[in-house]
Amino acid sequence: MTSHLKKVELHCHLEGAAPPALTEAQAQKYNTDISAYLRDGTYVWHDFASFLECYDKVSEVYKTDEDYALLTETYLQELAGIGTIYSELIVSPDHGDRIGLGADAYIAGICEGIRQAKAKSGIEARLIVTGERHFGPERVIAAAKYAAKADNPLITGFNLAGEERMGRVADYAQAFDIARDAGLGLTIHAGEVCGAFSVSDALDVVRPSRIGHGVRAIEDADLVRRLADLGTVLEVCPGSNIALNVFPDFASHPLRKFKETGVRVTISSDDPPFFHTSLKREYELAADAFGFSDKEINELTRTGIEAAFVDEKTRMALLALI
Ligand SMILES: Nc1ncnc2[nH]cnc12
Ligand SMILES: [Zn+2]
Repeated sequence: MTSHLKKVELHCHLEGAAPPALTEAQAQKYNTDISAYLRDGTYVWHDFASFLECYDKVSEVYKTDEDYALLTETYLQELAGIGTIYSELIVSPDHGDRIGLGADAYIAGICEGIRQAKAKSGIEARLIVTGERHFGPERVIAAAKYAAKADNPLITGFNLAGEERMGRVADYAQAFDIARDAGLGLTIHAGEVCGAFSVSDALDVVRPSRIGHGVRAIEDADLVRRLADLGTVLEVCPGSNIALNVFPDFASHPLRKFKETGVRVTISSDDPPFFHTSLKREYELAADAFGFSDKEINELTRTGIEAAFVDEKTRMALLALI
């Protein structure tokens, strides 16, 4: 039982959080056939590449700033309902561009959803702009430039998501240089689909304060020590890792091992309905599958706030709630 615990989420892709029923309603509204990607209330994919394709396709039924406001508010209110006090949403201006909405209206809709949710429940949220690796380095640089110039107090971080097997981190270094120079917090998907080398590359090239997943660092003991020494925070998404078969089961998942070896870890849901999970379930798993006590779970949550891409006043206010 973790319903009494306050919760924080640092790693959730906004379109990846779209409830199937809402996506279905959107598809009907725009008379779009997405039955190849969403059937009987379930997103249809069978491996990482087909998951990314499904994600990109179903995102296309969110077409206006109002659609994005609704999606954002719906997800944040779901989080608030389970005691979540802070959420970082990974958003991709490329998705706004791909549907012809444009990045500005895409972000404006999302920010409206954040405002509505905050007014109703008090939940605090920030945005991490992401480049999508499978759209290529030029698009990722464009996303970084967009984030750097946005001058939007809700955009506080930059990320690299998408097909980890495409290129090496060095190909995307310029994008991270742009984001770093703009003062954005840096995190990067690494060590999810690819092995420990991907996490080493990320540390060498990006020097991020956090890594999305990073779990395959467990394959290299020296790298685990390096993560612990650097204090790099891993945004661990156990349900996602099992759904994508990064590990065969929770018993072989390294979350507890990381914590015990001094690596700073947090828990998140990644793309909850795609992976048949939710932040509520991730917290339940922390207790039931990983055997963490309430005190240990609160440490994960506290680490999340310490690593959040927020101003210090907000961080202190959030810490006071734990
Ligand atoms: N788990 C994941 N890994 C990489 N890119 C993603 N985009 C959405 N979910 C993702
Ligand atoms: Zn992710």
